[in-house]
Amino acid sequence: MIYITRRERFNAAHKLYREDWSLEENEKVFGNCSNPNWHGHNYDLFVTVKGHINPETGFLIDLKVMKDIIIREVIDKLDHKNVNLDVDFMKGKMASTEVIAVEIFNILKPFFDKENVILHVVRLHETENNYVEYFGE
Ligand SMILES: Nc1nc2c(c(=O)[nH]1)N=C([C@H](O)[C@H](O)COP(=O)(O)OP(=O)(O)OP(=O)(O)O)CN2
Repeated sequence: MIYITRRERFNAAHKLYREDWSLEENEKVFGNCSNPNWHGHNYDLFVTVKGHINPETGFLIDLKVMKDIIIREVIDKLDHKNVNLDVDFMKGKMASTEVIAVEIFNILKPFFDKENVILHVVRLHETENNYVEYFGE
């Protein structure tokens, strides 16, 4: 079994708040991240698939294929967007790193799960210090 990872980046605005909570409640739970003024992050997205090497090509999967799928299905929908307002798959959801990572995993899974390849993990860095990993369970 071998693992291969592609990194892509996107820049997006968001805030962490609940419409059904008061400003004070949002501030208490989410702190600065609930500020009515949006803030943004340069996210780093790492997508890892696993499987067995094709003996003819020496590839698990062509990294150019990985890149194209991730950009088409995820990056184009998030880059330079407002996660709370502009991104269909985030409508009605909290714009936390955890929820974004889960949504990305669920979007990518059908594109990567082929006969010799399985999507292993989506790792999403929100800042230099914070990241989440979702393994699909
Ligand atoms: N469980 C989560 N907690 C927090 C999330 C999140 O997505 N999931 N997000 C945020 C904020 O979006 C915030 O922007 C993070 O900023 P901050 O904590 O300031 O991040 P830094 O790593 O840059 O800051 P440090 O100085 O290292 O603390 C908050 N919580």
